[in-house]
Order: sequence, then structure tokens, then C-alpha cells
Amino acid sequence: MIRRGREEGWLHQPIDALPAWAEFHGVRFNGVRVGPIPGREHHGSTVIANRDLAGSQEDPLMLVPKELIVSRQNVDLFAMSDQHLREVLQAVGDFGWTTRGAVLIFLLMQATISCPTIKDIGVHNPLTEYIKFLPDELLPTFWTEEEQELLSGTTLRPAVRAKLNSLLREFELLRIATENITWCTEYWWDEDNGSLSFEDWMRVDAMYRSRALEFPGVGDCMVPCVDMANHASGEVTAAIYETDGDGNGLLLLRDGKNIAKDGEITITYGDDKGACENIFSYGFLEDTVASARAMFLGLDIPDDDPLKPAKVAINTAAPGIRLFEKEGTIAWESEYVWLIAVNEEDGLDFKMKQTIDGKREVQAFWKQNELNDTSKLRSYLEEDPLWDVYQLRAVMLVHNRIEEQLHSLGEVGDPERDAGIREIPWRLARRLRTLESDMLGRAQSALVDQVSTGPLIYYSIYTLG
Ligand SMILES: C[S@@+](CC[C@H](N)C(=O)[O-])C[C@H]1O[C@@H](n2cnc3c(N)ncnc32)[C@H](O)[C@@H]1O
Repeated sequence: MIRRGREEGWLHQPIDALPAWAEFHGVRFNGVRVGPIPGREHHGSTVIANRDLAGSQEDPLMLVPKELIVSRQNVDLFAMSDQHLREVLQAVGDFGWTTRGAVLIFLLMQATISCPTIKDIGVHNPLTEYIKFLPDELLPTFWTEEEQELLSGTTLRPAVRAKLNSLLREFELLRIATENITWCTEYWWDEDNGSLSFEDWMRVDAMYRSRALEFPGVGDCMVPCVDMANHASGEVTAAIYETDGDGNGLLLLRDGKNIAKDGEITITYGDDKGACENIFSYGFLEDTVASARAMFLGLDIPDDDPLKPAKVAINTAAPGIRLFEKEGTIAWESEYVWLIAVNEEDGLDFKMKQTIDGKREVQAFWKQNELNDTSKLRSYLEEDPLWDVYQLRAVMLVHNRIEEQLHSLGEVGDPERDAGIREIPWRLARRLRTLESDMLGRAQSALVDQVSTGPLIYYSIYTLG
């Protein structure tokens, strides 16, 4: 439906029409406009200074009335006067109470309202027009199978797979929950004339993922016009966003920042985000990025671990290791690795507990201390006389996992570019491969230093041989 709407024009508005939309709906611009920067059209539209702007003297560059913010609360408000939106939100149950569920369904409803073959469904509102200004982002979920292959060995490959699987699950949930609502049966799911496909769900996900910002007091949301600001990290970031006392969205020039006429007003989408996350959520990498910055390596409990099922049952941690830049070197963190590093003979124990409603539940213990949260395990181990041994085991697990990742990256090497591969996926995949190999190599050296210079050396002689 959405692709058709873009092609046929009923779901597309040129960005030149934005000022009229903004004025009509009470958005105030102060010394800025929205559009592409000549020579940088591939960055899409952005916020541009209409005159010289001086950081400490400017009023807000944009003020967006709170009613226009696409947040969970506002979707609930829209649903009060839109019976069709309400029906879908109620049908999907808990998912409709999450910000993501509510916003994605709201976006889908706006496309449905605009579709000329769908009659008398939903209530037209200012945002029905706004989504027509949003471009299609080439996020990796839209890369072809061949393009995704270029990511083999990078942390983005499993992330894209997992995302596509979770999008499929969500779409299936939406279908099952709404297929018996009369208008949904007819307009969305009918085998011959139904308009909705999985691609629509992918598209509303991409809209939200690439434009959501966390606003103080509102949470994750899309703020029209502010979401036209492109990203720049570090000192280059020109503006910040926040809400005023009434909950309206504001774009403010940073203190002391001067932007010359026709200069770009950027915000940051998060300076700490790694290269993988940037490509995943926004489909680009800043030219200045020189490090993968943060990586998440998934970790499995070995199949020969007799406690594997119990460990899986009680785990509350992210199942992997996070590598990140810290003071010029690479550090790692993982709550999960400690669960793999210890076993029954060390003091890890599991018991079955009967709950009041008659169900059976696994309970974990570390030497008599109940482990109801995996994150506590590390602090128990730190107090243990064998802490250095556990630490060494954990470091070895991390080391081996990094080696495995480097091996998979190396196996693919520098792939050939086939004719069907588009320029953007090709460039991004190559950069990511280089950035992640560099970071893994540096992490490996940091770990070797840790083992060979720290107190771990004594134990390493025994454990590693
Ligand atoms: C929140 S939107 C910003 C507005 C967007 N450019 C538009 O035309 O609507 C985020 C998207 O803008 C683009 N973008 C933002 N910052 C960029 C940058 N520094 N370089 C290239 N593209 C950028 C990416 O496509 C990203 O997914």
C-alpha cells in the first residue's frame, strides 16, 4: 500500500509544501527552513539557517505544538475520536500499549486513511498529511539478500535477521488480531483486494526507527519538523531538542554555537551509538566515523554445559558481550558471561520452586544466595576467594568469542561487487567490515595485555597451559 501510495502520489508531498503545512498547524520556525542542501541531496532534507544565527541569543528555532507529537499518549488521544484506530489498538492487546506498537499502528492508519480505494476509514488529522513528507529510508531491512550477504561476519548481519523475524512476528500478530474486524478484513487482508502487505509493516517500522527521538517528559516519539534535522556528532552538533513547560517540542541552537546563513542545523541521534547501530537505525555513517565505537557479540552457552537449560531459564541478561571504546582502548561488559563461566562445582545451584498458582519455577543460587537477577552474579563472584579464576575464565570466553568473530569476518574477506548491488549498501557494508575488524583486533590486544600483565597471569599458567 505505502509503495503504491508513493508511486501514485497519494502518499507523497514535495518538501516545498512543508512551510504551508507547518504554518497551518501552528509550527513556528525562527530563522530556519527545511530542504535539501545543494550538493548533499543524498542526505535528504535537513534544517537550514535562513540567516546568521547566534547561539546564545536565539529564541527556539522551532516550536512544535504538543498535539502534533506522535507519542504513545497522543496516539491514545487520537484513538478517542477515531473508532477504527481504537479498534485496531484494542485488538492487538499489550502490543498496542507499547510506544512502538501504538506509533506503528498509527502510521499504518494514516496511510490507510490516504488510500483512495479505502473509503470512510479513520479520521483525517494533521499527521495524515505530515507522513507524506517523509522519505523512504534505505535501512538494511530493505537491502536485498545479496546486499545483506555483504554483512556476513559483522554484528549487523544477525541484527538485521533478528529484526526481520521480529517484524514478521509483529505483522502476524496484527493480522491475526484484526482479521475479523469487518473493515480490516475487507481493506487490509482480503486475498484479492486487501491492501496491506508485510512491506507496509517494514516501511512504518523504518519511518519510526529512523525518526524517533527521546524527548524529556514524553519518551520516544516523532516530532514533526524537528525530525527533519540531520545528525552530526561531537562539537559539530548545532542544536538540541527538548520540550517546553507546556509539552511542546522545541529545537534550540546550542549555547555558543554560531551558524552562518545557509548552514546546516544538525542534532545528535546519540554520539555513543556504534557504527552498526547507526547503519541499522538510520542507514548511514558519518564520514568522520573512525571507529565501530560499540559492538554487541551474541554468546551461546555451550551445548555440553549440563546446566544450560537451567541457565537459559533463569537468565535475565542480554545474551552476549558488549565491546566499547573507553579512554583510548576497548573495554567489554557482559552480565551473561559470568553465568557461562561458573558451574555446579563452583557453587552455582538450581532448585525447583512451586508457585502459589501451582506452577513450577526454576530458582538459582550462588552458594546459598538467591540469584533472582543475573546481574547480581558478578558481585557475588567478586567477593569470592576464587574471583581471579572466574575472571580469567570470563576473559577467555570473551577472547574466544572475539577470535571467532574475526575469523568469520576474515572468511568473507573483501567481497566482490556484483552488478545488482546498490552503491549505498556496498559502501556501508565495506566500511562496517573494516571498522569492526579494527575494533575486534584492538579488543584482542587489550585482552592479551590484561591477561599477561594483570593478576590473571598466575592462573592463566594453570588454566591455559
Ligand atoms: C530523522 S531523519 C532526518 C531528515 C531526513 N534527512 C529527511 O529527509 O526526512 C533521519 C534520516 O536522515 C538521513 N541523515 C541524517 N543525518 C545524516 C547524515 N549525517 N548523513 C547522511 N544522511 C543523514 C538518514 O537517511 C536518516 O535515516
